[in-house]
Amino acid sequence: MTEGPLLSLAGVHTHIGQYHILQGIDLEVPRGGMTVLLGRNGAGKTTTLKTIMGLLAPSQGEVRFRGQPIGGRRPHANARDGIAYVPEDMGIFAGLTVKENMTLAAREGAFSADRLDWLLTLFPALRKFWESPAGVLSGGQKQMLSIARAMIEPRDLLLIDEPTKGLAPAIITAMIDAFRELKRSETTVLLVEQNFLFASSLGDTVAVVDDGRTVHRGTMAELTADAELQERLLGLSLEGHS
Ligand SMILES: Nc1ncnc2c1ncn2[C@@H]1O[C@H](COP(=O)(O)OP(=O)(O)OP(=O)(O)O)[C@@H](O)[C@H]1O
Repeated sequence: MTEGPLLSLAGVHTHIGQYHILQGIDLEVPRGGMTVLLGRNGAGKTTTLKTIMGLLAPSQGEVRFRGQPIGGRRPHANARDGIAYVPEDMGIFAGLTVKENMTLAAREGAFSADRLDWLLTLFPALRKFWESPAGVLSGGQKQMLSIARAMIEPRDLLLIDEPTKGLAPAIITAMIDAFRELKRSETTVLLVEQNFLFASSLGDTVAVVDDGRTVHRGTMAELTADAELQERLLGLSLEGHS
């Protein structure tokens, strides 16, 4: 097994058309843990995930997965290599059942019964609505379906964009429980998150992005324990966190 972080970005710049969006992203995602990417709206978090997944090509810098350069590699090649992406809009099919959504997510259209059972225990609402159209699910349940879809086969790295967006506090608490269980499986996760309770409950390491640049990297424990650092970084990155 290769030493070092599972994923690393060094000096990554990304342009979208003529716009220079990422201007120096440095990031390390250790194996088996959760890394949280924090930053205010428009800071460049989603663009960072898209650059890792290959939906955008970096114009400068290096993206490495298991130590190998993958910058600019096509999304399907990254997916085949064990990277899964859960976009903010979730990408589920409202007119298809939960079961059909899950089946479509498996590369060969088939998946192990044990794994499915584990996922349905992690996200019990999916078992309840298994034969129902995904369109009837609540916002939180749709999020859970999109995460379960990304995990239908074992993946080495999950990129998840703001799973708590628009969710009520009680649902966020249920989501924290599900993610704690997911952590026990030692799946490596890079999570974009604005909800500090969610981020600090789950994150092992953290990176803060502002204006397309990494402005802080460290452990979540250090950030949670240091009020001054929180004030400085979260004042910058998170408005009105509690
Ligand atoms: N297709 C595009 N064309 C031009 N600019 C874009 C495009 N997509 C994103 N941007 C700009 O890039 C910047 C970073 O956007 P990005 O979505 O990565 O931010 P974010 O940190 O994920 O924000 P949020 O928390 O609001 O989702 C923003 O200023 C955004 O307006």
